[in-house]
Amino acid sequence: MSTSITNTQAVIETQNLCRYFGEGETLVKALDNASVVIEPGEFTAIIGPSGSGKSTLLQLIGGLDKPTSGSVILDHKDISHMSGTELSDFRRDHIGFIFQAYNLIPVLSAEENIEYIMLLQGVPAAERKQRVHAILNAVGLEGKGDRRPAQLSGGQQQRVAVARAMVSQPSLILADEPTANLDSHTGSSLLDMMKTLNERENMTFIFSTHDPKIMERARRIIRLEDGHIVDDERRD
Ligand SMILES: Nc1ncnc2c1ncn2[C@@H]1O[C@H](COP(=O)(O)OP(=O)(O)OP(=O)(O)O)[C@@H](O)[C@H]1O
Repeated sequence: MSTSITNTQAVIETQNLCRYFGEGETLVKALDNASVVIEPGEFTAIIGPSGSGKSTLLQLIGGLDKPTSGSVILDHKDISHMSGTELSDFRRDHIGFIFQAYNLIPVLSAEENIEYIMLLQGVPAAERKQRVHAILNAVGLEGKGDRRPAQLSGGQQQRVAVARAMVSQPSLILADEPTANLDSHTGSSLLDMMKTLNERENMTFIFSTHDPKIMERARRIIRLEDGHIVDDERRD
């Protein structure tokens, strides 16, 4: 099935996106007809009550789940109809994920965790080294690259996760409640760092969040209720 692309600038375009779970009396419409266009360089927060569909939307945008109907177009490609290695390679090259459970590989050092995706992408060793060094400085972890995750604090591990998501320069960073496990000060400094990188590199960020600190910094707020987009506000 071919899907018409209506916005050539978009990093992400969802068209009438639906994700239903269960059936009959147990049917849950986690997401119902959600259409949204995200343009390059946006810093967007998806907000809404618990169970409103935020994580479901993020999972679909990231190609981690399949829609019941509708489509997700990432960098002009319809990923809702991709599968297997085509999808995993496309996802790896276009999206950085930051989730609240940092998903770092425990036996690898911070540097090796950050380097890993570039290794899969076939980036030459010298360039990998240079990029890892630069991103460790950017996230304030210079000198700590040889530590394993267990030897770092929660905030430092989250910085490694941010560095790992950004080092391969994806068009889109998806962050699901990235500050949920952090104290207020650490959360704020991490967000300031992401905002600086967003402004400097024009990287696109989409957050799912309840955190007022993220809402304060977002330039666009999309509100979900019962699987519907009920508000979409731009602030600049
Ligand atoms: N695998 C699943 N099976 C059945 N129902 C599910 C599944 N995943 C999510 N749901 C339901 O879909 C709805 C949306 O869930 P989702 O996790 O997207 O909400 P959320 O807005 O991210 O919530 P929270 O803020 O609590 O994380 C909820 O009613 C949830 O119970």
